[in-house]
Amino acid sequence: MSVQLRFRDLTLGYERHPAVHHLDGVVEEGALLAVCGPNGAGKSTLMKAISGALRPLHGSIDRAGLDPRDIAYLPQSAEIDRSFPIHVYDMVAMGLWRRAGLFGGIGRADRARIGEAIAAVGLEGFENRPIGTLSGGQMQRTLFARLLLQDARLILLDEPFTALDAKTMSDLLDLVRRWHGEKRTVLAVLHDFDLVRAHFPQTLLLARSAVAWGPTAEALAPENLLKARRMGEAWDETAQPCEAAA
Ligand SMILES: Nc1ncnc2c1ncn2[C@@H]1O[C@H](COP(=O)(O)OP(=O)(O)OP(=O)(O)O)[C@@H](O)[C@H]1O
Repeated sequence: MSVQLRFRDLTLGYERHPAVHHLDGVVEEGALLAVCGPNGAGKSTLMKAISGALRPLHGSIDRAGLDPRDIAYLPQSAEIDRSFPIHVYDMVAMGLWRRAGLFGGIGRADRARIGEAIAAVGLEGFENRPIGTLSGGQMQRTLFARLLLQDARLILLDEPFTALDAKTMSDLLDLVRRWHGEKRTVLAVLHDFDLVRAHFPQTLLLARSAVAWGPTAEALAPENLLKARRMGEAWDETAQPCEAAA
């Protein structure tokens, strides 16, 4: 397997205050990797940096030459503006924009693909609904349909299953498994360890620095979870920038 992502002494943060410290490691192409850790561990920060939305303070991320259009990023639901006046159909169609271009126009084949994506997430009949009127689960289905159309090689999901009922979670998990079967690289921030143990072969346990990274059963061993929790309790939000990032 070739390497899709390589982190070299990666330090990330905001105004020089690191949120992720000195991360080294690789994610292989086709990996299905869970990113776990306490609140404030730097998980979302890492996702943003991989997507290209946040520049490293120090160190680097090598994406193996991947075109930015081949990276799909689903932010935490709290970061998505549901008041934006757009319907489900257009929201899903946005998944094509990066390839077709904003003014490229949508042809018959594209319309068929949009319809297929909407059907794949079980949202037929919702095409003309403004996204502001959707339930949380319906909104997440809409965003997954958009991801389907993006057809990306690297898929970044930030807490994709939070506050979903069992049926919605199972349906969306099927899509993640489908992407994994298609040898796409999938990283997902998750808090549910049972879900991670059942469905994610690899885990990065993060508590600002890597506590463990490897096969899920080993990474989520009780001693590692305890270490991550202790590191989380010891955080000092007012600490000075670390030297490597200064
Ligand atoms: N835009 C920002 N400006 C300043 N600090 C930020 C910003 N975003 C995040 N942080 C800080 O960076 C640290 C890591 O935050 P991050 O959101 O990456 O954690 P997380 O592991 O995703 O947490 P959670 O599980 O609560 O979502 C936190 O201390 C947070 O307060």
